[in-house]
Amino acid sequence: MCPTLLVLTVTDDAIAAEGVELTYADGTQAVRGVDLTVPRGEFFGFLGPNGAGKTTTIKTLVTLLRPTAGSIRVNGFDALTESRSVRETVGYMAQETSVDPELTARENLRFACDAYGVPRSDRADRIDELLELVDLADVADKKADDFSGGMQKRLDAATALVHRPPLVFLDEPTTGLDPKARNRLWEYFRRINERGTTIFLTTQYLEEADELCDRLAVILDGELVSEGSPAELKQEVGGEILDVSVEGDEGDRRTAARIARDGDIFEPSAAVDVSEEGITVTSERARSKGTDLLVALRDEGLTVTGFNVRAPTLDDVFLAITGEHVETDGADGSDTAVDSLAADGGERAEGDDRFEGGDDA
Ligand SMILES: Nc1ncnc2c1ncn2[C@@H]1O[C@H](COP(=O)(O)OP(=O)(O)OP(=O)(O)O)[C@@H](O)[C@H]1O
Repeated sequence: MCPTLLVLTVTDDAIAAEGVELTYADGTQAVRGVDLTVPRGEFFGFLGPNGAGKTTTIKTLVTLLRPTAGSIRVNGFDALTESRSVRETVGYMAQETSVDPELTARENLRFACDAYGVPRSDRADRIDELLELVDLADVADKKADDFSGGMQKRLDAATALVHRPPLVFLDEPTTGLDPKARNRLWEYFRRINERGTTIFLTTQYLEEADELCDRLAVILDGELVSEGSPAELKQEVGGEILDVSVEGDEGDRRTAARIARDGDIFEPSAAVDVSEEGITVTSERARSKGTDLLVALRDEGLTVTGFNVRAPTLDDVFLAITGEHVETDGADGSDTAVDSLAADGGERAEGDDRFEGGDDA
């Protein structure tokens, strides 16, 4: 067992945060009164639209930013007064890759071992084990510059784990990767979670959250608005989803939505949204009243080209909570999105991301 684990109190949650607020110097209130508890060993997902406050929250939890208000305990340590201990017991895979393209995979891991103070006698074995774990043993001595985006991400994830942290933060770790590369990372994340590591994940891909996470929280404008297991959140949507495709233009789709809303077909709490193909109705009566809707649309002269009743997905949950679908930029399957992550890193290097806090820092 890792020495740091020995000093942790077994009853402590991995994360216990209360009333966390963070206001940036320009007055932006990025995080507003967030309470979070993540038990040890959980695979926890943190979701929200762009700019909702996910990265800012993570940065306060890993002590990169000092909260304006609130209390945070991570692995049993106070993030304000014991920030060094927090940093020693967490791994952080940021949105911007930390991989140095000029170094080989092994050298990148050696560098991370230096940074995290991994004892010299443990390094060679630890590096071999991690290279094996992320399937990079064959290319250990090749420059990271030659790696695909997926390989760089796997290496980046490995560098966050050289000190065997009991808790790891993954900030959009699979953005821009093709489905195959994403699936390999999922396998890897599952493996480290099964070994007992608590995982705090943010992602743009709701199927990723659904697939991996035990529990989710949704943040909107800096506030937590929903929390539960993927199944619980789907239940909260209330009923099933009826997707109806309608021939014609947006005007026709709007007419269809009006009929679904006003036609006395569904319960008043049913939600009707205009989709790209037609309309989507979320209703307890989606199955039993679907055909009534088809008749009403036909009577209005509309042509229905498709009709499907299904269980809600996390995308429906997200739409119900935030009023928008998740934007998945860089999700075109190309590995080039790693470049855009690097560009993102440049934009962020304006001062707030430096280690600022901690009396023991
Ligand atoms: N350094 C900064 N200075 C001022 N405002 C900032 C800074 N960094 C982020 N913000 C603002 O804080 C809010 C929350 O941003 P944050 O990056 O935490 O959101 P996010 O949910 O992680 O979004 P994304 O998914 O786009 O990364 C946004 O309004 C953002 O514009």
